[in-house]
Amino acid sequence: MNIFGLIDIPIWLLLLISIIVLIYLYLTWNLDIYKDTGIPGPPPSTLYLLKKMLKDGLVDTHTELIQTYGPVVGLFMGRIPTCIVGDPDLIKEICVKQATSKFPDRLVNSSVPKQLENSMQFLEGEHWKFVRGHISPTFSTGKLKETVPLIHKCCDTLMMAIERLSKTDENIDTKKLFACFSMDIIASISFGMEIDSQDDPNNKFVKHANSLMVNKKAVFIAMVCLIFPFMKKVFAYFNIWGGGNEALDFFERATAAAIEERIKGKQDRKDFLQLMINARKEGVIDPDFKPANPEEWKNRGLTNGEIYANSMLFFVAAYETVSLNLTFLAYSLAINPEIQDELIGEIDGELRGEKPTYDHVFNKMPYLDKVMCESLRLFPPAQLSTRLTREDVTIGGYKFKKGMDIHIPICHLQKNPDFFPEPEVFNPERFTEEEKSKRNPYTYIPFGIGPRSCVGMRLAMLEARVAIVCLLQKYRIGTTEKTTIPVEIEQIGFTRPKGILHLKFEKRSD
Ligand code: HEM
Repeated sequence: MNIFGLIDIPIWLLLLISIIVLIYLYLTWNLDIYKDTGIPGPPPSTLYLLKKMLKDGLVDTHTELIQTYGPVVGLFMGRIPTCIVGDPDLIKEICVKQATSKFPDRLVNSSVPKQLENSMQFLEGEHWKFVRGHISPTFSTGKLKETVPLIHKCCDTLMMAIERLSKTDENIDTKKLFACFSMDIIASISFGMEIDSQDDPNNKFVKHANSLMVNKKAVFIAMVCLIFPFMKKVFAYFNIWGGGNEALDFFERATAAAIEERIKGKQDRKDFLQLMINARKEGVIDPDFKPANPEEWKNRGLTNGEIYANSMLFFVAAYETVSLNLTFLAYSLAINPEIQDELIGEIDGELRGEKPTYDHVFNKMPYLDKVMCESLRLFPPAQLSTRLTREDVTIGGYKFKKGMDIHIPICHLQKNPDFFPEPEVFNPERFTEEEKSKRNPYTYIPFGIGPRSCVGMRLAMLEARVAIVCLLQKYRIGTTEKTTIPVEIEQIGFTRPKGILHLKFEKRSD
Protein backbone atom coordinates (compact mmCIF):
# COMPACT_ATOMS: atom_id res chain seq x y z
CA MET A 1 0.00 0.00 0.00
CA ASN A 2 1.27 3.45 -0.93
CA ILE A 3 0.91 6.06 1.86
CA PHE A 4 0.60 9.71 0.68
CA GLY A 5 2.79 8.75 -2.28
CA LEU A 6 5.76 8.67 0.11
CA ILE A 7 6.32 5.08 1.24
CA ASP A 8 5.20 1.74 -0.01
CA ILE A 9 4.16 -0.60 2.85
CA PRO A 10 3.01 -4.15 2.20
CA ILE A 11 -0.55 -4.86 3.38
CA TRP A 12 0.61 -7.68 5.70
CA LEU A 13 2.97 -5.30 7.54
CA LEU A 14 0.25 -2.71 7.90
CA LEU A 15 -2.09 -5.35 9.29
CA LEU A 16 0.57 -6.56 11.73
CA ILE A 17 1.27 -3.02 12.96
CA SER A 18 -2.48 -2.38 13.37
CA ILE A 19 -2.91 -5.58 15.40
CA ILE A 20 0.05 -4.69 17.65
CA VAL A 21 -1.31 -1.18 18.21
CA LEU A 22 -4.79 -2.54 18.96
CA ILE A 23 -3.43 -5.09 21.44
CA TYR A 24 -1.34 -2.37 23.09
CA LEU A 25 -4.38 -0.08 23.41
CA TYR A 26 -6.52 -2.98 24.69
CA LEU A 27 -3.98 -3.86 27.36
CA THR A 28 -3.25 -0.33 28.51
CA TRP A 29 -6.42 1.75 28.21
CA ASN A 30 -7.50 1.14 31.82
CA LEU A 31 -4.06 1.45 33.44
CA ASP A 32 -4.97 4.82 35.00
CA ILE A 33 -7.92 3.37 36.93
CA TYR A 34 -6.21 3.92 40.30
CA LYS A 35 -5.88 7.66 39.71
CA ASP A 36 -7.75 9.56 42.44
CA THR A 37 -8.69 6.36 44.30
CA GLY A 38 -6.25 6.81 47.19
CA ILE A 39 -5.03 3.26 46.48
CA PRO A 40 -1.22 3.12 46.25
CA GLY A 41 0.78 0.57 44.29
CA PRO A 42 3.71 0.01 41.92
CA PRO A 43 3.67 1.70 38.49
CA PRO A 44 0.70 0.21 36.60
CA SER A 45 1.61 -2.74 34.40
CA THR A 46 -0.33 -5.62 32.86
CA LEU A 47 2.27 -8.27 33.57
CA TYR A 48 4.04 -7.06 36.76
CA LEU A 49 1.90 -8.99 39.28
CA LEU A 50 1.64 -12.18 37.20
CA LYS A 51 5.41 -12.27 36.69
CA LYS A 52 6.13 -11.52 40.35
CA MET A 53 3.74 -14.19 41.60
CA LEU A 54 5.24 -16.81 39.30
CA LYS A 55 8.72 -15.87 40.48
CA ASP A 56 8.25 -15.24 44.23
CA GLY A 57 5.04 -17.14 44.97
CA LEU A 58 1.68 -15.78 46.04
CA VAL A 59 2.26 -15.37 49.76
CA ASP A 60 5.68 -13.69 49.56
CA THR A 61 4.32 -11.38 46.87
CA HIS A 62 1.38 -10.35 49.07
CA THR A 63 3.65 -9.79 52.06
CA GLU A 64 6.21 -7.75 50.15
CA LEU A 65 3.61 -5.55 48.47
CA ILE A 66 1.72 -4.89 51.70
CA GLN A 67 4.96 -4.07 53.53
CA THR A 68 5.96 -1.66 50.75
CA TYR A 69 2.66 0.09 49.97
CA GLY A 70 0.44 -0.45 53.01
CA PRO A 71 -2.67 -2.58 53.69
CA VAL A 72 -4.37 -1.80 50.35
CA VAL A 73 -2.35 -2.20 47.15
CA GLY A 74 -3.63 -1.53 43.63
CA LEU A 75 -2.22 -3.53 40.69
CA PHE A 76 -3.28 -5.50 37.62
CA MET A 77 -3.60 -9.24 37.13
CA GLY A 78 -3.22 -9.19 33.38
CA ARG A 79 -5.86 -6.69 32.38
CA ILE A 80 -7.95 -7.03 35.56
CA PRO A 81 -7.54 -4.22 38.12
CA THR A 82 -6.76 -6.12 41.30
CA CYS A 83 -6.56 -4.73 44.85
CA ILE A 84 -4.88 -6.67 47.61
CA VAL A 85 -6.61 -5.84 50.90
CA GLY A 86 -4.69 -6.94 54.00
CA ASP A 87 -6.48 -4.87 56.66
CA PRO A 88 -8.86 -6.98 58.83
CA ASP A 89 -11.33 -4.11 59.35
CA LEU A 90 -11.56 -3.44 55.61
CA ILE A 91 -11.98 -7.19 55.02
CA LYS A 92 -14.94 -7.13 57.41
CA GLU A 93 -16.50 -4.24 55.44
CA ILE A 94 -15.97 -5.96 52.07
CA CYS A 95 -16.82 -9.56 52.93
CA VAL A 96 -19.50 -9.01 55.56
CA LYS A 97 -20.96 -5.53 56.05
CA GLN A 98 -21.15 -4.44 52.41
CA ALA A 99 -20.99 -7.95 50.93
CA THR A 100 -24.57 -8.15 49.67
CA SER A 101 -24.78 -4.65 48.23
CA LYS A 102 -21.31 -4.00 46.80
CA PHE A 103 -19.27 -7.24 46.76
CA PRO A 104 -21.75 -10.13 46.29
CA ASP A 105 -19.83 -12.25 43.76
CA ARG A 106 -16.46 -13.51 42.63
CA LEU A 107 -14.86 -12.66 39.31
CA VAL A 108 -14.79 -15.73 37.10
CA ASN A 109 -11.43 -15.29 35.43
CA SER A 110 -11.09 -18.46 33.40
CA SER A 111 -13.23 -20.51 31.04
CA VAL A 112 -15.90 -22.60 32.76
CA PRO A 113 -17.31 -25.73 31.10
CA LYS A 114 -21.05 -25.64 30.52
CA GLN A 115 -21.67 -28.47 32.99
CA LEU A 116 -20.17 -26.45 35.86
CA GLU A 117 -21.79 -23.09 35.15
CA ASN A 118 -24.54 -23.80 37.68
CA SER A 119 -22.19 -24.45 40.59
CA MET A 120 -22.12 -22.03 43.52
CA GLN A 121 -18.52 -21.05 42.92
CA PHE A 122 -19.37 -19.51 39.53
CA LEU A 123 -22.97 -18.37 39.98
CA GLU A 124 -23.84 -14.75 40.60
CA GLY A 125 -26.70 -12.68 42.03
CA GLU A 126 -30.15 -14.22 42.51
CA HIS A 127 -29.21 -17.54 40.93
CA TRP A 128 -26.33 -17.99 43.41
CA LYS A 129 -28.61 -17.01 46.29
CA PHE A 130 -31.19 -19.55 45.18
CA VAL A 131 -28.76 -22.45 44.82
CA ARG A 132 -26.85 -21.64 48.01
CA GLY A 133 -30.17 -21.28 49.88
CA HIS A 134 -31.18 -24.78 48.76
CA ILE A 135 -27.84 -26.40 49.43
CA SER A 136 -26.77 -24.78 52.73
CA PRO A 137 -29.31 -26.76 54.82
CA THR A 138 -27.71 -30.01 53.61
CA PHE A 139 -24.70 -28.99 55.73
CA SER A 140 -26.75 -28.53 58.93
CA THR A 141 -25.60 -30.25 62.12
CA GLY A 142 -28.39 -32.82 61.90
CA LYS A 143 -27.55 -33.76 58.31
CA LEU A 144 -23.80 -33.86 58.96
CA LYS A 145 -24.32 -36.24 61.88
CA GLU A 146 -25.97 -38.63 59.42
CA THR A 147 -22.81 -38.74 57.28
CA VAL A 148 -20.57 -39.88 60.18
CA PRO A 149 -21.03 -43.65 59.50
CA LEU A 150 -19.94 -43.05 55.88
CA ILE A 151 -16.85 -41.20 57.11
CA HIS A 152 -16.06 -44.04 59.51
CA LYS A 153 -16.18 -46.53 56.62
CA CYS A 154 -13.57 -44.46 54.74
CA CYS A 155 -11.48 -44.22 57.94
CA ASP A 156 -11.46 -48.04 58.14
CA THR A 157 -10.11 -48.14 54.57
CA LEU A 158 -7.48 -45.56 55.55
CA MET A 159 -6.34 -47.66 58.53
CA MET A 160 -6.04 -50.75 56.35
CA ALA A 161 -3.94 -48.80 53.86
CA ILE A 162 -1.60 -47.55 56.61
CA GLU A 163 -1.26 -51.10 57.95
CA ARG A 164 -0.46 -52.44 54.47
CA LEU A 165 1.94 -49.66 53.47
CA SER A 166 3.85 -49.65 56.79
CA LYS A 167 4.72 -53.34 56.33
CA THR A 168 6.93 -52.66 53.30
CA ASP A 169 8.41 -49.20 54.00
CA GLU A 170 8.29 -46.89 57.00
CA ASN A 171 8.25 -43.88 54.63
CA ILE A 172 4.68 -43.21 53.67
CA ASP A 173 3.74 -40.63 51.02
CA THR A 174 1.41 -38.79 53.38
CA LYS A 175 -0.12 -36.46 50.80
CA LYS A 176 -1.08 -39.40 48.59
CA LEU A 177 -2.44 -41.34 51.57
CA PHE A 178 -4.82 -38.54 52.60
CA ALA A 179 -5.68 -37.67 48.99
CA CYS A 180 -7.03 -41.20 48.58
CA PHE A 181 -8.96 -40.89 51.85
CA SER A 182 -10.45 -37.57 50.74
CA MET A 183 -11.37 -39.03 47.34
CA ASP A 184 -13.15 -42.01 48.95
CA ILE A 185 -15.18 -39.68 51.16
CA ILE A 186 -16.33 -37.45 48.32
CA ALA A 187 -17.21 -40.41 46.14
CA SER A 188 -19.25 -41.73 49.02
CA ILE A 189 -21.00 -38.67 50.40
CA SER A 190 -21.31 -36.59 47.26
CA PHE A 191 -21.81 -39.14 44.48
CA GLY A 192 -23.09 -42.13 46.44
CA MET A 193 -20.27 -44.39 45.17
CA GLU A 194 -18.16 -46.65 47.35
CA ILE A 195 -14.59 -46.85 46.09
CA ASP A 196 -11.18 -47.71 47.55
CA SER A 197 -8.72 -45.42 45.83
CA GLN A 198 -5.90 -46.59 48.14
CA ASP A 199 -6.11 -50.11 46.77
CA ASP A 200 -7.63 -49.45 43.34
CA PRO A 201 -5.92 -46.44 41.72
CA ASN A 202 -7.22 -47.51 38.30
CA ASN A 203 -10.82 -47.16 39.37
CA LYS A 204 -12.65 -45.04 36.75
CA PHE A 205 -13.80 -42.54 39.36
CA VAL A 206 -10.23 -42.03 40.59
CA LYS A 207 -8.80 -41.72 37.06
CA HIS A 208 -11.39 -39.20 35.89
CA ALA A 209 -11.27 -37.28 39.14
CA ASN A 210 -7.52 -36.81 38.86
CA SER A 211 -7.88 -35.35 35.38
CA LEU A 212 -10.04 -32.56 36.85
CA MET A 213 -7.42 -31.28 39.28
CA VAL A 214 -5.62 -27.99 38.69
CA ASN A 215 -2.82 -28.59 36.18
CA LYS A 216 -0.51 -26.69 33.84
CA LYS A 217 -3.21 -26.45 31.16
CA ALA A 218 -5.58 -24.80 33.68
CA VAL A 219 -2.91 -22.30 34.75
CA PHE A 220 -2.12 -21.46 31.10
CA ILE A 221 -5.80 -20.92 30.22
CA ALA A 222 -6.29 -18.75 33.33
CA MET A 223 -3.27 -16.60 32.35
CA VAL A 224 -4.57 -16.10 28.81
CA CYS A 225 -8.00 -15.14 30.17
CA LEU A 226 -6.48 -12.67 32.64
CA ILE A 227 -4.51 -10.93 29.91
CA PHE A 228 -7.27 -11.17 27.28
CA PRO A 229 -10.57 -11.52 29.21
CA PHE A 230 -12.59 -11.92 25.96
CA MET A 231 -10.84 -15.29 25.52
CA LYS A 232 -13.07 -16.70 28.29
CA LYS A 233 -15.95 -16.73 25.80
CA VAL A 234 -13.80 -18.10 22.97
CA PHE A 235 -12.55 -20.98 25.13
CA ALA A 236 -16.06 -21.64 26.44
CA TYR A 237 -17.45 -21.71 22.87
CA PHE A 238 -14.95 -24.42 21.90
CA ASN A 239 -15.41 -26.18 25.27
CA ILE A 240 -11.75 -25.68 26.16
CA TRP A 241 -11.06 -25.48 29.87
CA GLY A 242 -8.50 -26.63 32.45
CA GLY A 243 -9.73 -30.21 32.90
CA GLY A 244 -10.82 -33.14 30.76
CA ASN A 245 -14.20 -33.22 28.99
CA GLU A 246 -14.25 -37.00 29.13
CA ALA A 247 -14.16 -36.79 32.92
CA LEU A 248 -17.01 -34.29 32.98
CA ASP A 249 -19.12 -36.58 30.82
CA PHE A 250 -18.34 -39.50 33.11
CA PHE A 251 -19.44 -37.63 36.23
CA GLU A 252 -22.51 -36.19 34.53
CA ARG A 253 -23.65 -39.66 33.46
CA ALA A 254 -22.84 -41.15 36.88
CA THR A 255 -24.79 -38.44 38.73
CA ALA A 256 -27.75 -38.61 36.35
CA ALA A 257 -27.93 -42.40 36.78
CA ALA A 258 -27.66 -42.10 40.56
CA ILE A 259 -30.41 -39.44 40.64
CA GLU A 260 -32.68 -41.69 38.60
CA GLU A 261 -32.05 -44.64 40.92
CA ARG A 262 -32.76 -42.52 43.97
CA ILE A 263 -35.97 -41.11 42.52
CA LYS A 264 -37.16 -44.63 41.74
CA GLY A 265 -36.46 -45.37 45.40
CA LYS A 266 -34.00 -48.17 44.62
CA GLN A 267 -31.30 -46.73 46.88
CA ASP A 268 -31.46 -44.75 50.10
CA ARG A 269 -28.18 -43.38 51.37
CA LYS A 270 -27.52 -40.61 53.85
CA ASP A 271 -25.32 -38.69 51.44
CA PHE A 272 -25.29 -35.23 49.86
CA LEU A 273 -26.74 -36.40 46.61
CA GLN A 274 -29.80 -37.67 48.48
CA LEU A 275 -29.99 -34.50 50.55
CA MET A 276 -29.92 -32.37 47.39
CA ILE A 277 -32.59 -34.53 45.78
CA ASN A 278 -34.71 -34.24 48.92
CA ALA A 279 -34.14 -30.48 48.96
CA ARG A 280 -35.89 -30.01 45.64
CA LYS A 281 -39.55 -29.44 45.48
CA GLU A 282 -41.91 -30.68 42.82
CA GLY A 283 -42.37 -28.08 40.12
CA VAL A 284 -40.44 -26.49 37.32
CA ILE A 285 -37.34 -28.53 36.46
CA ASP A 286 -36.24 -26.51 33.47
CA PRO A 287 -32.47 -26.07 33.35
CA ASP A 288 -32.79 -22.73 31.58
CA PHE A 289 -35.36 -21.32 33.99
CA LYS A 290 -34.14 -17.86 34.99
CA PRO A 291 -37.09 -15.62 35.87
CA ALA A 292 -36.75 -11.87 35.85
CA ASN A 293 -38.59 -11.53 39.14
CA PRO A 294 -36.44 -12.87 41.99
CA GLU A 295 -39.56 -13.98 43.89
CA GLU A 296 -40.20 -16.56 41.17
CA TRP A 297 -36.98 -18.35 42.05
CA LYS A 298 -38.79 -19.65 45.07
CA ASN A 299 -41.28 -21.59 42.95
CA ARG A 300 -38.99 -24.36 41.82
CA GLY A 301 -36.57 -26.96 43.08
CA LEU A 302 -32.96 -27.70 42.06
CA THR A 303 -32.60 -28.99 38.51
CA ASN A 304 -30.55 -32.09 37.68
CA GLY A 305 -27.97 -29.74 36.13
CA GLU A 306 -27.69 -27.76 39.36
CA ILE A 307 -27.37 -30.92 41.45
CA TYR A 308 -24.76 -32.26 39.07
CA ALA A 309 -22.74 -29.03 38.93
CA ASN A 310 -22.68 -28.71 42.69
CA SER A 311 -21.77 -32.35 43.29
CA MET A 312 -18.82 -31.71 41.00
CA LEU A 313 -18.01 -28.50 42.83
CA PHE A 314 -18.03 -30.33 46.16
CA PHE A 315 -15.53 -32.68 44.64
CA VAL A 316 -13.21 -29.93 43.37
CA ALA A 317 -13.61 -27.83 46.54
CA ALA A 318 -13.26 -30.68 49.00
CA TYR A 319 -10.78 -33.15 47.52
CA GLU A 320 -7.52 -31.30 47.79
CA THR A 321 -8.40 -28.93 50.64
CA VAL A 322 -9.29 -31.71 53.09
CA SER A 323 -6.36 -33.91 52.08
CA LEU A 324 -3.91 -31.01 52.44
CA ASN A 325 -5.35 -30.10 55.82
CA LEU A 326 -4.78 -33.67 57.03
CA THR A 327 -1.32 -33.86 55.47
CA PHE A 328 -0.04 -30.73 57.25
CA LEU A 329 -1.79 -31.69 60.46
CA ALA A 330 0.01 -35.06 60.44
CA TYR A 331 3.30 -33.29 59.69
CA SER A 332 2.77 -30.76 62.51
CA LEU A 333 2.03 -33.56 65.01
CA ALA A 334 5.04 -35.56 63.82
CA ILE A 335 7.48 -32.70 64.42
CA ASN A 336 5.79 -31.70 67.72
CA PRO A 337 5.60 -35.02 69.62
CA GLU A 338 4.64 -33.35 72.91
CA ILE A 339 1.55 -31.82 71.24
CA GLN A 340 0.73 -35.21 69.70
CA ASP A 341 1.00 -36.85 73.15
CA GLU A 342 -1.35 -34.32 74.70
CA LEU A 343 -3.86 -34.88 71.89
CA ILE A 344 -3.62 -38.66 72.24
CA GLY A 345 -4.19 -38.22 76.01
CA GLU A 346 -7.39 -36.27 75.34
CA ILE A 347 -8.62 -38.78 72.73
CA ASP A 348 -7.98 -41.83 74.94
CA GLY A 349 -9.51 -40.13 77.99
CA GLU A 350 -12.66 -39.11 76.14
CA LEU A 351 -13.28 -42.13 73.92
CA ARG A 352 -11.72 -45.13 75.68
CA GLY A 353 -11.45 -46.96 72.36
CA GLU A 354 -14.96 -46.03 71.11
CA LYS A 355 -15.44 -44.54 67.64
CA PRO A 356 -15.65 -40.73 67.64
CA THR A 357 -19.08 -39.13 67.06
CA TYR A 358 -19.97 -35.65 65.82
CA ASP A 359 -20.42 -34.49 69.43
CA HIS A 360 -17.05 -35.84 70.49
CA VAL A 361 -15.05 -34.09 67.81
CA PHE A 362 -16.86 -30.75 68.00
CA ASN A 363 -17.95 -30.42 71.62
CA LYS A 364 -15.94 -32.68 73.89
CA MET A 365 -12.33 -32.32 72.83
CA PRO A 366 -11.10 -28.75 73.37
CA TYR A 367 -7.47 -29.62 72.66
CA LEU A 368 -8.39 -31.24 69.33
CA ASP A 369 -10.19 -28.02 68.42
CA LYS A 370 -7.10 -25.90 69.19
CA VAL A 371 -4.78 -28.22 67.24
CA MET A 372 -7.07 -28.21 64.20
CA CYS A 373 -7.40 -24.40 64.25
CA GLU A 374 -3.64 -23.96 64.50
CA SER A 375 -2.98 -26.33 61.58
CA LEU A 376 -5.40 -24.33 59.41
CA ARG A 377 -3.70 -21.12 60.51
CA LEU A 378 -0.18 -22.18 59.65
CA PHE A 379 -1.14 -24.17 56.55
CA PRO A 380 -4.41 -22.76 55.12
CA PRO A 381 -5.14 -24.87 52.01
CA ALA A 382 -6.60 -21.84 50.19
CA GLN A 383 -4.07 -18.99 50.18
CA LEU A 384 -6.47 -16.43 48.80
CA SER A 385 -10.12 -15.51 48.48
CA THR A 386 -11.60 -12.94 46.10
CA ARG A 387 -14.56 -10.57 45.66
CA LEU A 388 -15.68 -8.54 42.66
CA THR A 389 -16.62 -4.87 43.19
CA ARG A 390 -20.14 -4.47 41.75
CA GLU A 391 -20.48 -0.68 42.26
CA ASP A 392 -18.12 2.17 43.06
CA VAL A 393 -17.73 2.46 46.83
CA THR A 394 -15.39 4.29 49.21
CA ILE A 395 -14.27 2.41 52.31
CA GLY A 396 -11.71 3.68 54.82
CA GLY A 397 -10.68 6.44 52.40
CA TYR A 398 -10.02 4.02 49.50
CA LYS A 399 -12.23 4.28 46.41
CA PHE A 400 -12.94 0.79 45.00
CA LYS A 401 -14.25 1.11 41.46
CA LYS A 402 -16.77 -1.14 39.73
CA GLY A 403 -14.98 -4.12 38.16
CA MET A 404 -12.02 -4.15 40.54
CA ASP A 405 -11.15 -7.61 41.80
CA ILE A 406 -10.41 -7.70 45.54
CA HIS A 407 -7.84 -10.22 46.76
CA ILE A 408 -8.03 -11.21 50.44
CA PRO A 409 -4.60 -12.66 51.31
CA ILE A 410 -5.63 -15.43 53.75
CA CYS A 411 -2.16 -16.91 54.17
CA HIS A 412 -0.42 -13.55 54.55
CA LEU A 413 -2.89 -12.52 57.29
CA GLN A 414 -2.48 -15.76 59.22
CA LYS A 415 1.31 -15.54 59.11
CA ASN A 416 1.51 -11.85 59.90
CA PRO A 417 3.63 -11.48 63.09
CA ASP A 418 1.55 -8.42 64.10
CA PHE A 419 -1.44 -10.74 64.53
CA PHE A 420 0.32 -14.04 65.32
CA PRO A 421 3.71 -13.57 67.05
CA GLU A 422 6.35 -16.11 65.97
CA PRO A 423 4.05 -17.14 63.13
CA GLU A 424 6.11 -20.15 62.00
CA VAL A 425 5.77 -21.86 65.40
CA PHE A 426 2.98 -24.46 65.66
CA ASN A 427 1.28 -23.42 68.88
CA PRO A 428 -2.31 -24.56 69.56
CA GLU A 429 -2.44 -22.27 72.63
CA ARG A 430 -3.10 -19.35 70.27
CA PHE A 431 -6.66 -20.65 70.17
CA THR A 432 -7.62 -20.49 73.85
CA GLU A 433 -10.75 -18.37 74.39
CA GLU A 434 -8.57 -15.73 76.07
CA GLU A 435 -6.09 -15.49 73.17
CA LYS A 436 -8.88 -15.44 70.58
CA SER A 437 -10.62 -12.58 72.37
CA LYS A 438 -7.45 -10.46 72.08
CA ARG A 439 -7.39 -10.75 68.26
CA ASN A 440 -9.37 -9.18 65.47
CA PRO A 441 -11.38 -12.23 64.21
CA TYR A 442 -10.83 -11.18 60.57
CA THR A 443 -7.15 -12.09 60.86
CA TYR A 444 -8.01 -15.82 60.86
CA ILE A 445 -10.17 -16.82 57.88
CA PRO A 446 -9.08 -20.23 56.47
CA PHE A 447 -12.64 -20.79 55.16
CA GLY A 448 -13.16 -17.21 53.98
CA ILE A 449 -15.81 -15.08 55.62
CA GLY A 450 -19.30 -13.64 55.08
CA PRO A 451 -22.18 -14.87 52.89
CA ARG A 452 -19.82 -16.37 50.29
CA SER A 453 -17.61 -18.18 52.78
CA CYS A 454 -17.01 -21.93 52.47
CA VAL A 455 -20.33 -23.76 52.54
CA GLY A 456 -18.56 -27.04 53.36
CA MET A 457 -16.64 -25.75 56.39
CA ARG A 458 -18.33 -27.97 59.00
CA LEU A 459 -18.11 -31.03 56.76
CA ALA A 460 -14.41 -30.39 56.13
CA MET A 461 -13.74 -30.04 59.85
CA LEU A 462 -15.82 -33.14 60.62
CA GLU A 463 -13.96 -35.32 58.09
CA ALA A 464 -10.51 -34.19 59.22
CA ARG A 465 -11.30 -34.46 62.94
CA VAL A 466 -12.86 -37.92 62.71
CA ALA A 467 -9.94 -39.11 60.56
CA ILE A 468 -7.17 -37.83 62.84
CA VAL A 469 -8.89 -39.15 65.96
CA CYS A 470 -9.35 -42.63 64.43
CA LEU A 471 -5.73 -42.55 63.28
CA LEU A 472 -4.26 -41.50 66.65
CA GLN A 473 -6.32 -44.16 68.44
CA LYS A 474 -4.16 -46.71 66.62
CA TYR A 475 -0.95 -45.00 65.47
CA ARG A 476 1.72 -42.47 66.48
CA ILE A 477 2.93 -40.25 63.66
CA GLY A 478 6.68 -39.66 63.34
CA THR A 479 9.32 -38.28 61.00
CA THR A 480 11.86 -40.38 59.11
CA GLU A 481 15.30 -39.54 57.71
CA LYS A 482 13.48 -38.66 54.47
CA THR A 483 11.17 -36.05 56.03
CA THR A 484 12.13 -32.53 54.97
CA ILE A 485 11.99 -30.21 58.02
CA PRO A 486 10.80 -27.52 57.71
CA VAL A 487 8.47 -28.68 54.98
CA GLU A 488 8.86 -26.83 51.68
CA ILE A 489 5.68 -25.31 50.26
CA GLU A 490 4.79 -24.84 46.61
CA GLN A 491 4.59 -21.19 45.64
CA ILE A 492 1.38 -20.99 43.63
CA GLY A 493 -2.13 -22.37 44.07
CA PHE A 494 -3.11 -24.35 47.15
CA THR A 495 -0.71 -24.66 50.10
CA ARG A 496 0.89 -27.93 49.00
CA PRO A 497 4.12 -29.62 50.10
CA LYS A 498 6.81 -29.54 47.43
CA GLY A 499 7.50 -33.12 46.36
CA ILE A 500 6.72 -36.09 48.59
CA LEU A 501 6.09 -35.55 52.30
CA HIS A 502 7.37 -38.70 54.03
CA LEU A 503 6.10 -39.61 57.49
CA LYS A 504 5.92 -42.86 59.42
CA PHE A 505 2.91 -44.31 61.23
CA GLU A 506 3.86 -46.60 64.12
CA LYS A 507 1.27 -48.87 65.73
CA ARG A 508 0.62 -47.77 69.30
CA SER A 509 1.47 -50.36 71.95
CA ASP A 510 0.23 -48.32 74.95
C1 HEM B 1 -10.12 -27.77 54.83
C2 HEM B 1 -11.01 -27.76 53.86
C3 HEM B 1 -11.53 -26.53 53.16
C4 HEM B 1 -11.03 -25.27 53.12
C5 HEM B 1 -9.78 -24.72 53.82
C6 HEM B 1 -11.92 -24.48 52.28
C7 HEM B 1 -11.75 -23.13 52.01
C8 HEM B 1 -12.61 -22.38 51.23
C9 HEM B 1 -12.43 -20.99 50.94
C10 HEM B 1 -11.29 -20.11 51.45
C11 HEM B 1 -13.47 -20.61 50.14
C12 HEM B 1 -13.71 -19.19 49.60
C13 HEM B 1 -14.51 -18.46 50.66
C14 HEM B 1 -14.63 -16.98 50.44
O1 HEM B 1 -14.46 -16.53 49.31
O2 HEM B 1 -14.91 -16.26 51.44
C15 HEM B 1 -14.31 -21.76 49.92
C16 HEM B 1 -15.46 -21.75 49.16
C17 HEM B 1 -16.24 -22.86 48.94
N1 HEM B 1 -16.05 -24.12 49.49
FE1 HEM B 1 -14.56 -24.68 50.73
N2 HEM B 1 -12.92 -25.28 51.84
C18 HEM B 1 -12.74 -26.54 52.35
C19 HEM B 1 -13.55 -27.65 52.16
C20 HEM B 1 -14.74 -27.65 51.48
C21 HEM B 1 -15.66 -28.77 51.39
C22 HEM B 1 -15.49 -30.11 52.11
C23 HEM B 1 -16.70 -28.38 50.59
C24 HEM B 1 -17.95 -29.11 50.17
C25 HEM B 1 -18.16 -30.35 50.21
C26 HEM B 1 -16.43 -27.01 50.18
C27 HEM B 1 -17.26 -26.27 49.37
C28 HEM B 1 -17.05 -24.94 49.04
C29 HEM B 1 -17.94 -24.19 48.17
C30 HEM B 1 -19.20 -24.73 47.47
C31 HEM B 1 -17.44 -22.88 48.10
C32 HEM B 1 -18.04 -21.72 47.31
C33 HEM B 1 -19.12 -21.07 48.14
C34 HEM B 1 -19.88 -19.96 47.44
O3 HEM B 1 -19.34 -19.31 46.55
O4 HEM B 1 -21.04 -19.74 47.81
N3 HEM B 1 -15.24 -26.60 50.74
N4 HEM B 1 -13.76 -22.85 50.59
